[in-house]
Amino acid sequence: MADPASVAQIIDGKAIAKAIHQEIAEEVAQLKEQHGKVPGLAVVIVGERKDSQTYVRMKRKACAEVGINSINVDLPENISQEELLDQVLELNENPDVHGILVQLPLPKHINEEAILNAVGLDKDVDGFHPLNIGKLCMKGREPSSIPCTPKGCIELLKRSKIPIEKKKAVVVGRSNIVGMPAALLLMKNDATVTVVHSRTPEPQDIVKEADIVIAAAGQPQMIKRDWIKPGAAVIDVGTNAVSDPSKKLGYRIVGDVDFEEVKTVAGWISPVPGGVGPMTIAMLLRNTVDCAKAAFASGA
Ligand SMILES: Nc1nc(=O)c2c([nH]1)NC[C@@H]1CN(c3ccc(C(=O)N[C@@H](CCC(=O)O)C(=O)O)cc3)C=[N+]21
Repeated sequence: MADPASVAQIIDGKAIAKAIHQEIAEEVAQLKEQHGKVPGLAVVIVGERKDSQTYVRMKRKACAEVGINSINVDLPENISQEELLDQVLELNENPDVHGILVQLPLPKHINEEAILNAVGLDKDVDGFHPLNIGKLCMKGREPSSIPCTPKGCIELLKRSKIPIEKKKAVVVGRSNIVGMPAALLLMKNDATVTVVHSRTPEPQDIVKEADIVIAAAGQPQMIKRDWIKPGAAVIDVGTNAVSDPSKKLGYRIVGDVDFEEVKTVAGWISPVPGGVGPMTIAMLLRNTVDCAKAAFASGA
């Protein structure tokens, strides 16, 4: 039985991300010395969604902090599919651009799949190109980039010295950008993986077996104390805005995990904010530097 007074170790994603930023800044400085140039990341945003603008601002600021050249491409909401495609193709050809991030979601009239398909494989720092996702699914194949959020989850586990090999992992959610790749990465790291989702009967019974839980369902605070095996590691990917009149903005961000409840039973838990979110950005910088290194090595 769990000690009712026990409290999980908090996984400080903000501090871990900061340490990674430091490592990356050193690598960028080295690259500059060796090659006379720095990695470049094109951050493309279409339209004026407030949340997207906030995330994009954070990404561009993080680039600046570590010495990555951020190429800002701000496009109007009413841009045509063809014009956006041309912009991406132009960035593919630009030798100063080593990574291209097209902020999602795109406006409804744009075919998202066609745009993600157009991002050059070698510059796909989001890891969203179908060929990179295909390689992620296959043994013995290496995608040029791995999606940032699930990669950040694995990095949180590894840097917290939480063992993955031979453990039972349960992923809650099956999205293309988090749940599915998170399950594949856990499997690659020799966990035994189960995915539960909105059509799974009694998901709590399955989650309760897990040594590692990755919560990526997009449901505010759905994972409660009695879902969690005592001592389990819980990584919360949720970023749900819930109304809170006491806040300046009228809302606050909560995860998919009921933090206050679950921290009394889990062994480790990542908070929201301050957990996976900052790691997503750190992994974007990581992928950008890795793409630039590959480009520099090939003589570009
Ligand atoms: N092409 C593409 N790539 C993405 O990686 C991508 C995207 N589109 N669209 C939207 C989602 C969302 N996302 C987040 C990044 C950082 C935080 C983050 O740092 N959050 C802070 C809190 C920020 C706040 O206070 O609002 C934290 O959790 O501590 C959250 C969410 C990247 N996404």
